Amino acid sequence: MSEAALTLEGWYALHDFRSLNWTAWTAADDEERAVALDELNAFIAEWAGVEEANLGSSAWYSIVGQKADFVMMHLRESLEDLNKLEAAFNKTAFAPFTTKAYSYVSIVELSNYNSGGESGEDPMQNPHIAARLKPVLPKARHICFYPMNKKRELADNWYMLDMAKRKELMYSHGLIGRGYAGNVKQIITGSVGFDDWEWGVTLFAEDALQFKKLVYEMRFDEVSARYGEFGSFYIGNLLTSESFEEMLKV
Ligand code: VOV
Repeated sequence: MSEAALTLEGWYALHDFRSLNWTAWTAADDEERAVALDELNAFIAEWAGVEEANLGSSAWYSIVGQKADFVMMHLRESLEDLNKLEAAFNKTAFAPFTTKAYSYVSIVELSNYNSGGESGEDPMQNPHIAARLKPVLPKARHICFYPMNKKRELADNWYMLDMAKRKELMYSHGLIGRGYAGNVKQIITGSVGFDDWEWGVTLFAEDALQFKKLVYEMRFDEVSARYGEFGSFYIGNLLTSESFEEMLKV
């Protein structure tokens, strides 16, 4: 059996994609719409306190295209916390104007491909590692999310490669990624046992074109070219209460 990579886990993640029920929204009267937006804004206002207390982080983005209208991405200490957040949104007067489009459950993950990990120290005492496992979502102008697997086919089975080979391949992957430092921030979340794919990839950037450049360049790298399998891509724009209200103005 090949040696499993050691992983470190941080906050649990929920990507909660919703669509707007425009028929219901435009049929509602001004009063109903105002109450719905007030309750939505109160729900969103809670996020800042959670972030200040270092108990999690949230961000929301509109989604371009027809797969969803917006996504709320939440990082929290536990699956129970994520469940409570989902329920809290569902209880707002805004929720009946939305439908569920897609969701993804995972946990922020770092693996030991690029580090020794043998020092015996508690990795959470390393501020650099702690900040990567419990990151404040960057509120960049754009988000890109997609789930992915590493292939398990007879000729190309990631899970049957020995550790040294996987380390070598991941080193090359990391080198490409580092070329985008300052332009794209990645948060890799593991979802084996949690959701339908093995990882969620969430990218943040001020310039959406950098997503295309990075993902395209990685397609030529062996880890992605030979072993990567990808789900649907979601791309969007940072929301604020003001920009969301503007989008909903009828
Ligand atoms: C923004 C750039 C960027 C950078 C710097 C970067 C670097 C790194 C490093 C150093 C490591 C390994 C250690 C760790 O940190 O876990 C990883 C790990 C991982 N990556 Fe990555 N990745 C990036 C970006 C990046 C992208 C765009 C993708 C999607 C691939 C594509 O083709 O669309 C991706 C995927 C992953 C995955 C699924 C893992 C876990 C693999 C596993 O088998 O465990 N990643 N990644």
